[in-house]
Amino acid sequence: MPLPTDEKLLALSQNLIDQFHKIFGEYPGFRPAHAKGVMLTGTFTPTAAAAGLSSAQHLNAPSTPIVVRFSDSTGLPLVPDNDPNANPKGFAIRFMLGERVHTDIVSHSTDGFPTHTGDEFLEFLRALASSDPKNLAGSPLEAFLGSHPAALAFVQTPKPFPFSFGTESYFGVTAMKFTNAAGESKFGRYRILPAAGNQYLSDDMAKHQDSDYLVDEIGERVAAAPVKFTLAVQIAPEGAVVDDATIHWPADSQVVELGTLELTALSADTLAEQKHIIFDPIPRLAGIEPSDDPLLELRAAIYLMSGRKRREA
Ligand code: HEM
Repeated sequence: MPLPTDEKLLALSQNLIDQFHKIFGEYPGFRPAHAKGVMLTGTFTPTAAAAGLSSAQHLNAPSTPIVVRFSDSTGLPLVPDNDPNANPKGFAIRFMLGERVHTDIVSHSTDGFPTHTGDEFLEFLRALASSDPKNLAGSPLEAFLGSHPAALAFVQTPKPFPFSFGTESYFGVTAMKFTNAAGESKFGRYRILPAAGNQYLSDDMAKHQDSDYLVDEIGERVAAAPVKFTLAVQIAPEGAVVDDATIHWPADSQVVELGTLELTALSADTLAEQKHIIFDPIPRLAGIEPSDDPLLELRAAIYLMSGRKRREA
């Protein structure tokens, strides 16, 4: 995948990467955000309904191998899993379609995002970096949240600690356009639901966990039995805004189940594989196109720039 040539987009991408480094410090070889993670392998098996939504290869094949990465928020490679700043959790999924051919989903455990554009997100990060979280009165962050209701709503959305990476729901946040073999298109957003159900810890229980409790637990869980999720898509109702991650669709919007993600083992060398793999928020395959959400092209550029640098470290 080549880097885009749009100078403004590249400059914004670099500014965002630099801003993460200013907040968390720079750790060569690790991601500037979602630095701590763990990788697993498994299989995706589609439902019969999946082909009705999209002609994409993995939604029509009997099954497809997958590689996934669960992660904590923040650019700190050793952030404790039970640090409140380590929420939301991340879940990135790669469908291995063939020799060096793949498509990805990048999701996190909060249904939404603080800003519509990358410029606003940079403003948000800068406000965060120049404010004292213990004394917000009169701070740049207070001013930003006061003038950006979606960011305030995101910050205030509860982000409880999951019992396990396997008992959390994850959200694709940015809409995609799904087109089936008959040429019919619908916009939708991924949601990834744990077969074990959502299970969370109280803040008090979380405080008493080890700093690697989630990374350790998923290894034990997958050694005992496959860890399963349902991959689903929330369909955009007629006339819904499909290019703005801050806008929620009605809770009763149709949800189509696309299939089952079944994780069966930890990756052989999880640290080396995390360093190498660069997930792409743009699907780049027939049957699923990105929406016009401005976060998609920007993130694709950022993850590629950052990933190339990580591989060189
Ligand atoms: C302007 C918006 C965003 C910016 C600037 C941003 C920034 C970043 C950066 C710098 C990384 C590290 C990339 C790498 O080195 O490979 C990253 C990773 C990640 N981001 Fe974002 N992000 C944004 C939006 C989102 C959204 C909307 C989601 C959730 C749907 C998300 C979920 C993740 C996840 C899960 C990872 C880790 C991926 C992996 O395991 O490799 N991000 N983000």
